[in-house]
Amino acid sequence: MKFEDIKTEKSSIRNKLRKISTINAAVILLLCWLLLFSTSMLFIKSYEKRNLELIANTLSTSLTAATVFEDSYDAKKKVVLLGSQGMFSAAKLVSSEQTVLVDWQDTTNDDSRFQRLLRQWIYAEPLTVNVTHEDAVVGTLTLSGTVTNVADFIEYSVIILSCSMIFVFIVSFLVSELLHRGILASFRNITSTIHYVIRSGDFSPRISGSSTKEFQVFSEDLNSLLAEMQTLKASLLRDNKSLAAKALKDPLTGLANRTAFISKLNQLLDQQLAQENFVLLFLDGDRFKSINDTWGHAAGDEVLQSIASRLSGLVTKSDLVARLGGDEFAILITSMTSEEELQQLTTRIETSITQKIAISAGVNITTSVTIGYAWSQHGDSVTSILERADMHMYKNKGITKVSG
Ligand SMILES: Nc1nc2c(ncn2[C@@H]2O[C@H](COP(=O)(O)OP(=O)(O)OP(=O)(O)O)[C@@H](O)[C@H]2O)c(=O)[nH]1
Repeated sequence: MKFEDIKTEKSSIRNKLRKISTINAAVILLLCWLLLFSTSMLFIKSYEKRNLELIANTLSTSLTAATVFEDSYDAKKKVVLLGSQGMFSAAKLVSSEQTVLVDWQDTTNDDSRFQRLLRQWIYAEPLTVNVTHEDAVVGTLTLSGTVTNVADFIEYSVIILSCSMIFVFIVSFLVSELLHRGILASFRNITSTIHYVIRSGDFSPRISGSSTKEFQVFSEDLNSLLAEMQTLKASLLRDNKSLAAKALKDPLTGLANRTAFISKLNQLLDQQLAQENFVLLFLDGDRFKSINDTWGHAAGDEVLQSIASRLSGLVTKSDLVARLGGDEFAILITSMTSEEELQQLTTRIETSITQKIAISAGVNITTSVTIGYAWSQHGDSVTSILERADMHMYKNKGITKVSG
């Protein structure tokens, strides 16, 4: 799978970090919101209940005289005075004779569903206190709490609390984005280096240090891996080069081998150098077997090495001398222009090879080669030109070779 495909299919580390910090902040803020809200509600409940008790006790004291004298008018005045200030939503004063002196209900406020639920939760049921005179109960006062002010307070609190939480959420999101930058930069530093290495095959780049411990350790590990890969690649390249060179060289003489020779010949033919005429010389040792038989195989090897070095010395750098195998050599000459020049070269070769060869056994060996050659022709193939040179060589050796 390509990196680009992964990029489109999977979410980025930036998005993952963003998601984690967003969920984290949202959960924490929601819990904070719930905690603050429920604590405030419990506090409000206890405060409102105590407040109603206080109002009831104060009112019952001020209603004592009116209750004793069953002065309904005065009692109602006092009740309405406080009730209309929103201290309670309903009040009922009953004397000990069971006479209802006051039965007041606040009709100005129409409770919403929320307010009804709130009142039910805070007060559960109306509060009843005794009206006493000289330690005797002269009546009972029943008050129902009001939640109008509390409901407004709760609504405002919820709005302010929610806005504060949203503000904190935004700030925490921005701060986490800022903090993630360092991590993302370290991560990008690593991935961009790795992608460069993968694309270029160049193991020389190194990942720079990171302030994050784990990234630093990871970078150091990757750097040592890259260094190892670099060394390995360099040694592989060296080995490949030397193997390739070996594969094209004759191990005994150091000349090009048959493979290298055929490849060069192919190259010349492909380049249409055939039109410019090059020459292929084919050389075969004369009675080489007898050298081996007389002086031994090692001596034969030395003779072959000596022939190789003499041939190399007789041609230019642009020519190619190869050992095709056994005592067979070939030369590709691209700098030759005339038959006369060629005859001079073959004479120089024959003269050079027939010079005595001093071998390490302390004897001088004399040998010779038979040369055949072929000029390149238009439309030549490797086989056709080799065959002509081969036939020519056999002809010069005095052997008639049946072609095919
Ligand atoms: N010392 C040595 N001898 C080799 C090597 N490769 C082949 N030979 C020998 O070279 C000889 C080549 O013999 P031929 O080309 O068949 O015959 P020749 O004796 O040269 O006779 P003509 O070619 O007919 O003149 C054989 O005896 C091979 O064993 C080698 O690497 N080292």
